[in-house]
Amino acid sequence: MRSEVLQMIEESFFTIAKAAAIILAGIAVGQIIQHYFWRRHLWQKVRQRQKECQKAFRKLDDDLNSLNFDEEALQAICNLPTSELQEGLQSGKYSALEVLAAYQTKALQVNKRLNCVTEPILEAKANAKSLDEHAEKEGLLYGIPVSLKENYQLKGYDCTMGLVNYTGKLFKDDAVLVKVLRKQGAIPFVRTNIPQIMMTYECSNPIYGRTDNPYDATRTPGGSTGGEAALITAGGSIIGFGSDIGGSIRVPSHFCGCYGLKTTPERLSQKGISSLSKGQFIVSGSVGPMARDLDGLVLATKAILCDYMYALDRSIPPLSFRDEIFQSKRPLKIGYYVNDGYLQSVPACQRAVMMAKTALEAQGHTVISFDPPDVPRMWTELYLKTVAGDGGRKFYEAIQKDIPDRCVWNLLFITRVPRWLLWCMKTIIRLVTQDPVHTEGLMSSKGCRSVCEWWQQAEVVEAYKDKFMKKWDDLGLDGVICPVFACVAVPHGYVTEIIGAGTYSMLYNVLNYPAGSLPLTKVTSEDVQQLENYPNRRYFEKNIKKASEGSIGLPVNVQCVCLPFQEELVLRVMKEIETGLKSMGDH
Ligand SMILES: CCCCCC/C=C\CCCCCCCC(=O)NCCO
Repeated sequence: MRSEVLQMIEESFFTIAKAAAIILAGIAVGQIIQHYFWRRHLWQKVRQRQKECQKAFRKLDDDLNSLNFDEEALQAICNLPTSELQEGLQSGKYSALEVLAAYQTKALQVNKRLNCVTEPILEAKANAKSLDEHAEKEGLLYGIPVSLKENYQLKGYDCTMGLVNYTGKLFKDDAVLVKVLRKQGAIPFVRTNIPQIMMTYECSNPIYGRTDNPYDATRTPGGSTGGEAALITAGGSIIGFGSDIGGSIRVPSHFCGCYGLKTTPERLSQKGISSLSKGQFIVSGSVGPMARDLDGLVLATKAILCDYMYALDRSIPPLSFRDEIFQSKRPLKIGYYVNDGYLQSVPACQRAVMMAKTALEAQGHTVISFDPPDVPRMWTELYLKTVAGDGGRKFYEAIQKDIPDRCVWNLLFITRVPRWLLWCMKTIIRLVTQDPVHTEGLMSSKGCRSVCEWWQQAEVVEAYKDKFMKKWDDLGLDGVICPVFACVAVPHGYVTEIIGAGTYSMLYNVLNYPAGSLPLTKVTSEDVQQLENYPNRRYFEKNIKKASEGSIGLPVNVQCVCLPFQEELVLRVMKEIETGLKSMGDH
C-alpha cells in the first residue's frame, strides 16, 4: 500500500515536472521567436530610416548640381571666418542661398569621410530663398547656416537619440532654440550624429553608424555632440548647437579641436531638446553653441540670449548678453590646475593649461594654483549616483527594447548586474583595477534606493556646491582654467576604459557652472615622450597612457570656467587667452 502511494507521488511528480519543463521550454522558445521577430522589425525600421536619409542626401546632391555654382567660390565662402561671413551676408556681398550651397556642398564632402551628418534639412533652401527675397537683413545670424545635434526637435523630423524605437515619431514643432535661431536669421541645414542614448563620449548608433575623428579615423570625435564637433572642425559647418550633462559639448570640442560653450542649465531654454534625463534636476543637462572660431561662439551666444527666447520660454531669466562683461578690461584673478586629484591629465593637456596661464599673465591677469575639493567623491557619490539615480533604469529600458550599440554595452551591463552581485564582486574589481574610486563609481551607478535617499542626494550635492563656492570665493577668483579631459581623443570603442578621465568636465555639471572648451595646441612628440612619467598603476591610468600612444598631432583644448550665469565672462577669459597667445606669437 505504502509503495503504491509512493509510486503515485513519484508519477505525479514526474508528470508535473514534465509539464513544467514543457511549459518553460515553450515560454523560452516563444521568447526567442518573439525576440527574433522584434529584432527583425527593428532592423526593418533601421533600413527604412536609412533609405529616407539616403533619399534626402541624393535630393540635396541633385539640387546642388543643378545650381551650377562655381566650386572655388563656394570653397572660398567656407574658408571665411565668422565675422567676415556675417559682414558679407549683411552687406549683400553673398546671398543666403550661395552661402547655404557652399556649406551644403562642404558638409556632403565632409560627411563622406567622417559620417557626421545624420540627414540634411531640405527646407533650408526655401528658408535661404525667402531671406534673399526680403530687403531687410534682420537678425544677428542673418543667412548663416547652422548645424544641429540630432536631439534638437524640428517640425516634421524625429529625434531618435540613436534609438530605433524613436524613428518615425515626427515632432509637430521646432525646439524653442531652433525658433530663436530662425528668428535671428540663421538657417538650420543639417542634423548631426550622436551616440545611442547620448551618455558616453563616443559617437555611434545602429541607425546612423559611427562618426570618425577628423584628425584620425581610428579615433572617436567624442560625444555626445560628436557629429557637430567633427563637422565643424572639418569645415562643413561654421556654427552648431549641442547639449551637455557630463561634457558632451566640451569633450568633443576638445577631441576634434573646435570651440564649445556649455551654458548654465537655466540660462537657455531646453524646451524641445530630447534627452532621457528629463526630470532629473539635481545634475541638470545644458545646451550651448559650438563654433569654428571664437567670434562664432560669441555671436551664437549673443544671438540666442534675446527677448524672443524669453517670450517663448517664460521660465528662463531674461538676462540678455552683457557686452560690458565681455568687453571689460578689469584685471582678472584666475585659478588653474592640471591634476584634479583623481586622474592626472596627460602632458599635452597640462602643457595647454600652462600655455593658457602664460597667455593670461601676458594680458596682465593674475593666475594662481587652485585645487578643486574632493573630486573622486564628487564623481562617485555626487555625479554618478545622480545621473544614474534610478539605477540606470531609464537608460536600460530604452536600450534593452532596442538594438544596443557597442558604445553602450558596458553601460547596459552595469545597469543589469544586480546591486548585491556587484557588492560581492567589489574586492575582485578593486584588486583588478587597483582603484577604490572606480569600484565606488560602479556601486554608485546603481543609484538611490528610495525617495528619501534621493532627497538626501540633493542635499549632499548642494553642500558640495557650497563648499566649492566658498573655496572659490575665499581665493577671490573670477574664473578657473583646467583640462577638459584627462587625455586627448581615444581610439573608437575605448571610452569606457578611460571614463574616469571625464571628471574634469563632469565637475562643472555637478556645480552648474558655465564652461568653455578652447582649442589651444596639438600633441607634440615631446608630449608623447613625457608620457613615460605618467602614472601607470591604476586601471584608468594604464589605459589613458596606452590610448595616448600615437596621439601626435591631435588637438588639445583648455576648459575655462566661471560662476553660474557668467557666460560672458567665460567668453572673455577665452578671448583673453587667445589674444595673449597671439601677442606672444603662439596662435
Ligand atoms: C566606474 C564606472 C562607472 C560607469 C558608469 C557610467 C555612467 C555614466 C557615465 C557618464 C558619462 C557622461 C557622458 C556625457 C554625457 C552628456 O553630456 N550627454 C549630453 C546629453 O544631452
